[in-house]
Amino acid sequence: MEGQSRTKVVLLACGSFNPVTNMHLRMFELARDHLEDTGQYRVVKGIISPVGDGYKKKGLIEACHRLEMARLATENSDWIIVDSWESLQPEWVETNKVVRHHYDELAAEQNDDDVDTVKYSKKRPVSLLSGCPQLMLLCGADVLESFGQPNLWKQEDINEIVSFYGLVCVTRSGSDPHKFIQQSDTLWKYRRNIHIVHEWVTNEISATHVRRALRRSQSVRYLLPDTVVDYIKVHHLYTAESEQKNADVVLAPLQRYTGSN
Ligand SMILES: Nc1ncnc2c1ncn2[C@@H]1O[C@H](COP(=O)(O)OP(=O)(O)OP(=O)(O)O)[C@@H](O)[C@H]1O
Ligand SMILES: O=C(O)c1ccc[n+]([C@@H]2O[C@H](COP(=O)([O-])O)[C@@H](O)[C@H]2O)c1
Repeated sequence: MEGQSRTKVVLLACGSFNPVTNMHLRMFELARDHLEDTGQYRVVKGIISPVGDGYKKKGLIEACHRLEMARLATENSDWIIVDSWESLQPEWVETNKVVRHHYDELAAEQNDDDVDTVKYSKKRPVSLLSGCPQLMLLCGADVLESFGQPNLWKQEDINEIVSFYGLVCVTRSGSDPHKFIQQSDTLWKYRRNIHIVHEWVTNEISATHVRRALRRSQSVRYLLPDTVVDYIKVHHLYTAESEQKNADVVLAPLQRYTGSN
């Protein structure tokens, strides 16, 4: 298929990025190769959206640092960018609202004169605006599987993400996204909008492992871009103390059900 007739895609990855690792960056490259290999898509942009401090995850350091590290990590990429909107919101923002925000931005770029129609439209089929790239949420299989965790995600949000936008999911060891989709009626219904990317070179890098190594003064070189390693060192990030942040606080998505904080 000629490049022109392919659907343009923008990939959006939401997460803590605490800190950003080489695997987060690999996830984008793997997803782009996979989608373009189908012959149907042309991936034009990747967006990293670090979660705001209101997410209250244990050990989550300030958004300004996570944002800056993600910026350093992507400075040599010609297609992956970092967006600060989500991380600057005073309260935690549900992922579906982040996806909507970015879709509205893309649609507004496409239709300069019709921004209000786009922003306030309640209808959100991907075909709403012809010429607008399709926005897909990019995640690892652990996030897909978290859709099944009781009281974590709203069913209607999962529905909107997989029906209107689409999902690209990179396998992680210990996960079986195909089985998970098969066992969920919603995900099965929209399985054609869910692209599973198999990572053959299984990579166990996780931000949790990186933070643990840093607390023990072990090297994290080659797990993160050098610029990020240097930034962590200069700012003395990821200590035993920072790992205790939010230790007694309920994760924001769960607060919706427990009413606690
Ligand atoms: N090794 C990996 N393989 C596939 N996906 C990954 C990998 N590491 C992170 N991701 C994905 O990157 C996104 C952002 O992840 P996140 O910031 O939570 O990183 P993490 O390494 O999983 O963090 P933590 O260890 O703190 O849970 C998520 O969609 C996550 O599934
Ligand atoms: O929108 C939701 O209901 C929702 C519920 C749980 C988690 N999320 C998002 O999923 C991402 C998970 O990141 P992490 O680091 O906790 O794996 C993060 O961006 C959260 O905002 C989103």
